[in-house]
Amino acid sequence: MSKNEPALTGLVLASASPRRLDLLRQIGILPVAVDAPSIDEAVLPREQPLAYVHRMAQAKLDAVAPRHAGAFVLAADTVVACGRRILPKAEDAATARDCLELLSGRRHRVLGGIAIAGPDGRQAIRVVTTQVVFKRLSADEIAHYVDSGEWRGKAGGYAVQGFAAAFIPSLNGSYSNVVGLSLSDAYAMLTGLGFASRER
Ligand SMILES: Cc1cn([C@H]2C[C@H](O)[C@@H](COP(=O)(O)OP(=O)(O)OP(=O)(O)O)O2)c(=O)[nH]c1=O
Repeated sequence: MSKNEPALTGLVLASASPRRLDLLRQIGILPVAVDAPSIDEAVLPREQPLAYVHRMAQAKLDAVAPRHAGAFVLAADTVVACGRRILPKAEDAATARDCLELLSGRRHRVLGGIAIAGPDGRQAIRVVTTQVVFKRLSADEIAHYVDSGEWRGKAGGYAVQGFAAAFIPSLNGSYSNVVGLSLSDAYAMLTGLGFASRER
């Protein structure tokens, strides 16, 4: 929305991610509140990435929606998956390094779960997949990237919106999904629940 300031809306963002707030703002949606969920994010034994991200998005919505009757509530979860393996959210340098070594020279998937509740109690949920290719990383490139700290709090130990873009020769699917929320999917789901006409 370049011409107008974002409109205040009746949307509650059930996520602590500043990326998701920025992404929504990009399409003119300014949530009236941010209410971050606190849930157990442990992966169940033998749980597949798609099932996990679906379960997380629903669990985040279930944790927050009851506190905001009459509002739209949007929850999301992002994971990086390599084969059947779910990579951790990097909170320390060793984890970030392990992720980058695994992703180097390979294709992986970023799965984004989106769960939305409408004011009338209807809900929508979907999982969006983006394929991402990493070039082969040298030891120097990995060391430099780990030093940058850009991986902190990011699924899979990288942020496509930062320097890691230099490592990604191709990406197939939604770019905003990799950053944390597929805007085309979130928009379609919100409008499907009746959001756009009244709230924007
Ligand atoms: C792969 C990738 C992930 N990420 C971020 C998006 C998410 O914020 C984060 C994945 O963690 P999530 O658990 O999806 O979200 P969160 O912990 O930030 O917030 P909340 O649980 O409250 O909803 O990784 C990027 O910013 N860039 C990327 O390229």
